[in-house]
Amino acid sequence: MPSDFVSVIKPTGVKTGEVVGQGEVGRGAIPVLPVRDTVLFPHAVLPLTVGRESSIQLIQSLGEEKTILVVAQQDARLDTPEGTDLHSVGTRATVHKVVKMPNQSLFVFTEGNERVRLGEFTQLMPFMTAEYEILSEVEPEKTPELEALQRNVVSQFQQIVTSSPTLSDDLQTIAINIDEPGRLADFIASSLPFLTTTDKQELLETSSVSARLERVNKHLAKELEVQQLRNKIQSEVQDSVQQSQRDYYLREQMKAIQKELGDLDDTQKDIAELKEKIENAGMPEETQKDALKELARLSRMNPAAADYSLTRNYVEWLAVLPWAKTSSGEVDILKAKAFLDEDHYGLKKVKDRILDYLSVRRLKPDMKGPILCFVGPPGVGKTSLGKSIARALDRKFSRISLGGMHDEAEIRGHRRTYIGALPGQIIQHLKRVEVKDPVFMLDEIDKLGRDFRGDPASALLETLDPEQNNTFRDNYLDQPFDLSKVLFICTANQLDTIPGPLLDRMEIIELTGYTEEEKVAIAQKYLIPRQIKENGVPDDMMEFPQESVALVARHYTREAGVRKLEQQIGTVCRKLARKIAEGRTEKLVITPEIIHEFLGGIKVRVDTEIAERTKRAGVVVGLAWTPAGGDILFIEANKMKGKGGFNITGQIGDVMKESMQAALTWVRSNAIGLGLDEDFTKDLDLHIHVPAGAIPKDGPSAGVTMATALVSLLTDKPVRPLLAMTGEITLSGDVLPVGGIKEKFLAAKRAGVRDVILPVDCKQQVDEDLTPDQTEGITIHYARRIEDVLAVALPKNLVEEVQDEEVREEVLQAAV
Ligand SMILES: Nc1ncnc2c1ncn2[C@@H]1O[C@H](COP(=O)(O)OP(=O)(O)OP(=O)(O)O)[C@@H](O)[C@H]1O
Repeated sequence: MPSDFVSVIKPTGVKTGEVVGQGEVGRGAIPVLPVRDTVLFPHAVLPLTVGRESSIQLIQSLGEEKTILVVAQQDARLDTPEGTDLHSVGTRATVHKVVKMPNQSLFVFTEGNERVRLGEFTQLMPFMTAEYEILSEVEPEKTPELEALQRNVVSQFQQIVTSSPTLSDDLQTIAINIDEPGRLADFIASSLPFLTTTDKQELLETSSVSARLERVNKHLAKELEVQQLRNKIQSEVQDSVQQSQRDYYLREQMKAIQKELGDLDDTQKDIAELKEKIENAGMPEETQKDALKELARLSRMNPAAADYSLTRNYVEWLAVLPWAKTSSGEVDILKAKAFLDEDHYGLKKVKDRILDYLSVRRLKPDMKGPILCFVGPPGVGKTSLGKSIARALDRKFSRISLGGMHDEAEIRGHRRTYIGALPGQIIQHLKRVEVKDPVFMLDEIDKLGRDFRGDPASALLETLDPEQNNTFRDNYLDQPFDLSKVLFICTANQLDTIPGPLLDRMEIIELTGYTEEEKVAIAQKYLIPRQIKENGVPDDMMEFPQESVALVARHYTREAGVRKLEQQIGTVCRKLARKIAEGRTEKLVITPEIIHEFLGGIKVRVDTEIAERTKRAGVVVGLAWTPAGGDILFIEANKMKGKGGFNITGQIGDVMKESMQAALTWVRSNAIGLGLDEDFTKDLDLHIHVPAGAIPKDGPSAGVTMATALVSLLTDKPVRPLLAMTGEITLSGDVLPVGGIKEKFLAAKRAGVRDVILPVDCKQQVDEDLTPDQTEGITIHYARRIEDVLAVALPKNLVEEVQDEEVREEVLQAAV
């Protein structure tokens, strides 16, 4: 019998509240039946299973007098309890019926009569007998408080019974009909399944009726609270389970209905479309298998789930990439040549090299050849050449700017596990052009960054390397993509900063700047017609004569390319557009005066600046190479009283500093030959400065310029006007060749220089790289030694000095 077996109320026959007698001592000793885990209350009927040998003997020994004491054990685990192991309060009970069970145990119905306190034990074996004292029960006076308490107990009990699935509703009726508070407390205590044996024993031992009822009331209140909480939790859980079940069933039903009607919902349509795209994309077998697997996973997902759109995006990327779609037919060299000539003026060598490259591709379409890289200053047509190549090959063109790119993921994408992950630029551009064989122009490859986010150059290497790029793996796609059909063309302003391994895989095609004549021709043929069209000016409303274009190129721009020139022409067109909009009807010839009016006063007048600044002894014009083409560089020397100090300023690199030292040493060691005191530095401090101090400068090529500046300063003779030079010097005064001759020469020409001194060993470069057009108007002096340089740079006599002065004046006057 379970320990919390519910005892049932005696049906009839016992007068409730019957008092056996206050403090009455039981007549003689009677058997004591120890019970585990249960407590018998007065007036309750408790069926007990009796299995212990001593207890069976006890029951069997009962004669007519079927009265026993039922007492709970303190420790339910004891098999043979002694007197001291029992609680001191129990219940005198009558045994009504005994049933023998097949396993030799007995099923005994007992009915509680009164509370008793155990007295002395008179026998211990084979079972215990003891004397006892009946604990009489005095019904208390029915005060309103007690009445209220009693009603509250009944009402709480009713609530518990109603909400409990295991308690019979009859219990409510019985409780309502019990008048005596003590009996009510006992009845409820014996009926409640959740009271522990300890709780029940405490109630049995509580002889005060009101205190007992009070305790029962507390137990009921606690249980009610627990029950309410449990119900709340239960209903919450049920609600959420029901909601999701409901959604699921509704969705399933909807699917079934749509299926019956032959109708697909949007999600299913979308999935069907994606499936079709995947199957028709022509992707490699393995990739297709993976894509379909992802799609199947997608179709099982709830469209409202957070990762539905992530998975869908991924599948869509796979489905829409041009795995097999190409645009081109064959490479047509004649057509390519025609297009290149049509789009670009000059650039003969460059066009030839491009056509050679394309010819090889035509003869060997699967060529794993080098990648083209155009190197040159801004605005010389690198990008537009790339576009022409794409046009000539009938391929799509896309430009990817690499300048300042630091993150490897920009090339190769982020892994799908990142939030907001996307494929890298290469895959994104492929999606945009929709074919697998476009021309990709990777702009500014010399300006790739590199930091903690990885090295984009190495990712680019994998992208460009023809040996590896047929299985290019973007981090996001995580599938190999064949890039071998893409024609990559890179552009850069300089070679020095391109990572070596990348440089190795490239065929470098250098574009230098344009001369004024070339700029004028480009403007006439391309830039002016384009700007007229872009600004809506009618063709017959403007005439832009050559001299005016030359004026703009010379005095309103200072660049190797033609970008700024195009902007200035654009400004002229816009001003004219305004005039036309305001009512002008006749054609406008762009004269120098109109240019003044439209573009403002002359912006750049380098020849005047040279003439002005070289008036002073000690100032010489050098020529420098920069990523933006060549440029001129003023080198200034000055002297003051001192003690042989030598100062160098102007953000100068170590190599340049060393060549200044070499220049000074040569001057000192040749002091007498130069007409100077042998120890001229004794009372002097010298200072060499290279202005535009904010721009870092380095390299040995200013050696001759610095030596000349020092000699000019110390002999107090200004150098010839409109002269520029470049060359390295040795300590013994030899002039060594330097690089970038073409850019430097063109810079000198742009600046309006008339005489250029170059190392004699650069003559071959000049002959090869510069056309007669480009050298026209400039006298080139080749120098083997620094003495040759000085002979050209400094006037030899008074007559020459006067001539120089006249030239200078003429240039300065022109500016006015
Ligand atoms: N030889 C040329 N013939 C015709 N147009 C030219 C020529 N060279 C440059 N241009 C024009 O000059 C403009 C600038 O050229 P482009 O944008 O190709 O320069 P870039 O060398 O790519 O410069 P960046 O290095 O700054 O990207 C373009 O409009 C281009 O058409």
